[in-house]
Amino acid sequence: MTSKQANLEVKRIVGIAAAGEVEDGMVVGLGTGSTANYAIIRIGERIREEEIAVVGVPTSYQSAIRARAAGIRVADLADYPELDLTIDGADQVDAAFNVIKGGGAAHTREKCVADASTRILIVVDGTKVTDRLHMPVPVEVVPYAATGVARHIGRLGGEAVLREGIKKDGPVITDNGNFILDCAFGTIEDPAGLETSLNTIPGALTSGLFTEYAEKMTVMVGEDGGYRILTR
Ligand SMILES: O=C[C@H](O)[C@H](O)[C@H](O)COP(=O)(O)O
Repeated sequence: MTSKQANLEVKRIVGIAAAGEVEDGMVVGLGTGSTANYAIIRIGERIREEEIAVVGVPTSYQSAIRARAAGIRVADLADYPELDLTIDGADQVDAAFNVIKGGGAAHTREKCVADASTRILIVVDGTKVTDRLHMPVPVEVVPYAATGVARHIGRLGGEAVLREGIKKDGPVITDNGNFILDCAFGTIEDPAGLETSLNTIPGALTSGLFTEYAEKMTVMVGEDGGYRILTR
């Protein structure tokens, strides 16, 4: 097995475990990415096997497509402004449960859904757990303001790089029609303060820093053929 296959297997195991937390009658936020996808598939299987009623609120076109394919009834956040549970992946999680998301450019809708949820299950492999956040923070920006936002990021001590596509020439366009700036700050000493600063930049829609949800968050870390619950 290659290391990539092994990593996907860890994501599969923890994604399936998270889907086990879904109960009959729940409205569930469906995160985006390779780990959340495994949870979506398993929720669909449970709906068929156990005849439970579950409504899914997707966080992206990807999770909406996956959810429909899995047989999950899909609804909008506008239909269900309060959710019982959200299952989502992350790119980095620190010891205080501050999180960086948006590796797949989905963090704006993910943050809206996380905010609306009573509980959040974050599902990650062990490589994403760190003492201090240090990876670049994705910031979704209105295209008109991208240059100005990048200058603000510089004043905050960061370096912003416009994310460009792998299978598309030019900038990545989010599900909301915007650009992504990946903003490197080195080790982030004050995640909550940085999130607040990023929130005040004109034209910056949402940063991938999630610092306000630790109280309602459970972090499941896949490893060694199983998973563990991270403690703060
Ligand atoms: O924008 C994408 C999301 O925040 C993902 O949940 C995050 O990037 C983790 O993705 P994956 O589970 O594929 O590693």
